[in-house]
Amino acid sequence: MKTLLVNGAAGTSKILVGESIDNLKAYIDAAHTVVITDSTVEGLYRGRLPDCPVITIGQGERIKTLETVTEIYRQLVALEADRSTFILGVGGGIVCDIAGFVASTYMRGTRFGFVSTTLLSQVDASVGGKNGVNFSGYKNMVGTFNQPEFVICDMALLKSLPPREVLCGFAEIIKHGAIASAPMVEFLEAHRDGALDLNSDIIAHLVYRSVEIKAGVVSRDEREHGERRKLNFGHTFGHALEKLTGIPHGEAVGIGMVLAAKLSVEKGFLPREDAARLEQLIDRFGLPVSPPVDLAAMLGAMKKDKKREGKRIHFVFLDAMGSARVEELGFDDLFHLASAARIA
Ligand SMILES: O=C(O)C(=O)C[C@@H](O)[C@H](O)[C@H](O)COP(=O)(O)O
Repeated sequence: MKTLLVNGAAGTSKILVGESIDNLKAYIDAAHTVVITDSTVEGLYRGRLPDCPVITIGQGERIKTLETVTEIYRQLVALEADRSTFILGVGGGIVCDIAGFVASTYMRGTRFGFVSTTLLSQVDASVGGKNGVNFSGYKNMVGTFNQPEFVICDMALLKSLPPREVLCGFAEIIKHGAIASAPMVEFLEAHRDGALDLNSDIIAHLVYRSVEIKAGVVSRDEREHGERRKLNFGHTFGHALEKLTGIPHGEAVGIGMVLAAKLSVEKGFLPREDAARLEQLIDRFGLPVSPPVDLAAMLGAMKKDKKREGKRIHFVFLDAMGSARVEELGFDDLFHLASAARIA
């Protein structure tokens, strides 16, 4: 097991890469803990969780709402949870985003931590302290920045994931390589088969490197005033695609990265061969690379992105494999750039 630290304004978060869910008792006091999880995870791991109350929510992006949060508050009140209660989110990105938001707001904040059970959540969603829910059909519109005390990333749990869910995790791993580490991209190219087979050494390396990259960025810019924006590579188009089509987050981000790389070429920032190489890598990891909707529809959805400032948006480009840059663009400029790049 290796520990990485995320330094946030309100405290330090320990990311425990390779820790086992069976060692949970070392990190919590079961007598003062309430677990928040979803029905699938509860079915798989209930017997390995501490003996404490469990609040079970449904699944999928559609339950990431204030209504779900309200229902959890109701159950916490019924359980007589108080400010000494520890909230333990056990699940993927949706459970962790909701549990973190509930813990940050219930009675103005309780302590919390996560057991992260999906690849996407281990390499990205559970790390970095972004908690929240969707609102009015838009992603992550309401939320907080607040770091969990710990995140257990037990890679043995990944074996029970559906294959499509695993692929979504690889989208965020590829993203970390694309924005911050050319050697990681080379590693993914060289070890694609072993990675897809969830070979334990290969997965351990990829989860560790992803968390290391993300922990560094978040520790330098927790509130996303600058460098953290780079973690949104592929997400401007990605969030629009999720909203328009309902495809899973990782698939939408995979397509979003292909489109953002094409725009980077059009801008003159990225050699065409690098954009083609990234597209090939995403394709080899079994992720879609073409948008199922047209450019006008994607731009329409982007205009309601929460990161929009008036008619402008921060857009993440690549300027080399392993290096990203952020530019502020007007929607008209984005439309012209995307039209010229013939992305859809
Ligand atoms: O942690 C971040 O910062 C990221 O942008 C990572 C993203 O991969 C992740 O999907 C994040 O939740 C998106 O955040 P948002 O602020 O764009 O909703």
